[in-house]
Amino acid sequence: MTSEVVIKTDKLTKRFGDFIATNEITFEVYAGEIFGFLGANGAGKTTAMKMLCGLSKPSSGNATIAGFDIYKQTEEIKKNIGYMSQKFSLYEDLTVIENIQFFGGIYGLSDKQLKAKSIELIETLGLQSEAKKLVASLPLGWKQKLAFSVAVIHEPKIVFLDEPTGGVDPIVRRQFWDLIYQASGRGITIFVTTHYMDEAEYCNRISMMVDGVIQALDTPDNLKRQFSANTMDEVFFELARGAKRKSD
Ligand SMILES: Nc1ncnc2c1ncn2[C@@H]1O[C@H](COP(=O)(O)OP(=O)(O)OP(=O)(O)O)[C@@H](O)[C@H]1O
Repeated sequence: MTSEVVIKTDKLTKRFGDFIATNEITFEVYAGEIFGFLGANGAGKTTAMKMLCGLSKPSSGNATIAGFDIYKQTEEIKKNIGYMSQKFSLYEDLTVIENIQFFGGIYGLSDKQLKAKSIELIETLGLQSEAKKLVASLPLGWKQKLAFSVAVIHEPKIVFLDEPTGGVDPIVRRQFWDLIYQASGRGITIFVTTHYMDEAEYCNRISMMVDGVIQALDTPDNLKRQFSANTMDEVFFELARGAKRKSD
């Protein structure tokens, strides 16, 4: 992790009519940092992430991603980020290798780079005997690891992960986090939302959002101290119990 700021927001706000989904959020994220973006259901995490990825225009406030302005430079932002979500990641009806080549192509890799990366990635993940199988046939944990590897195939400055490990057990999640640590070690910044508090413990810093507002932002240890809690679960409960919003 370095002191280079790669995400900077200033009072970033998104309104839907009279409803304020994300309310004046201000924070900075550093290069190579693993930044956990936590909050109860409906807190406004996905809304904020969409703005940061250049997919949705803010109502007010400012932000830069890898130094690019989220109002005026969305194309540059898209070239410098990777994105993975629980809802959309891979094509189930394509094989492992076809997915790697498809997304590598979208992310702008040349044919030569694609060939080298495909071999490297399949080897690193130990997917040699699955390379020509349909992604639909893989266990969920493998799909998630593959989806993450594909999201960073172009070595972006930042990767956004929206609940990347939903539905798998803590051991499989831990294996996924090994990949996150490796990427962070290469200087890729990780911006991750999760509902799992074991994962929150793995982050360098965490922001906790409640009803559209960032209520706390610090390292897991400092947050536990601040809330006199033994676990991140307790911190989360303390903050989220006042939440008024419910899940959709
Ligand atoms: N297009 C939209 N129009 C109106 N309201 C919206 C829209 N998108 C999101 N919202 C509302 O904004 C609030 C924040 O939603 P968001 O999906 O950002 O929450 P979240 O923190 O990602 O929640 P979850 O953990 O359940 O995914 C919710 O109350 C949601 O209903």
